[in-house]
Amino acid sequence: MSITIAVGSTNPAKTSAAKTICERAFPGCTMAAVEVPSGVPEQPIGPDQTSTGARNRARAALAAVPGARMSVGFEGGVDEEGNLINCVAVVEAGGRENLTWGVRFPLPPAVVARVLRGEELSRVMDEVTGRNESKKHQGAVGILTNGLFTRAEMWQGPLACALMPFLHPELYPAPVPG
Ligand SMILES: O=P(O)(O)OP(=O)(O)OP(=O)(O)OC[C@H]1O[C@@H](n2cnc3c(O)ncnc32)[C@H](O)[C@@H]1O
Repeated sequence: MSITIAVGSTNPAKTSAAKTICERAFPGCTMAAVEVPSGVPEQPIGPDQTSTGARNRARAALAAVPGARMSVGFEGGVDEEGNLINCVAVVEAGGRENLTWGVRFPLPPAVVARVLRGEELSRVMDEVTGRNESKKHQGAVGILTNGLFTRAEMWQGPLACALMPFLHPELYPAPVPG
């Protein structure tokens, strides 16, 4: 039976990663991308806001897509040390949730200074590199690696790892509900 998997974003750097991994993990699945609130600032600062955003997006996407069996939330943030951090949440209709982290790398100091003063990372990256909406394309990771590793590729690893308990429920006993 084909399952529906909701994704809490329409950003192509996220939806393409979700499609690539989920279609391999659950052949024949249907993907549904929906814009949902993250419940955290547009530019999350620190791991708590970043993981909360990922979890909120996954929960909201599951609720927004009728019949969805599972959902995915991706959230990027900047930590106080000036690293870009990336969190993935997967939520199952039964209530089981899992959270994983993607790559964490230092952003250029001049970019960090502006973000920690309140600017949004993607706007600063676009301005500094003369691009438009880079967060939907290469992302900071793609720009800073000269395309060796794009934002869509970057999300694939942590999403695959976030699926581990759902692919191996016999090895990951579910928490007792409530
Ligand atoms: O459409 P949505 O799903 O909201 O995608 P987003 O890229 O705007 O949202 P995120 O929650 O993933 O990231 C929060 C902010 O962090 C910034 N950001 C995160 N990762 C980035 C990256 O790789 N490149 C550029 N900006 C990034 C960007 O400013 C985002 O608005």
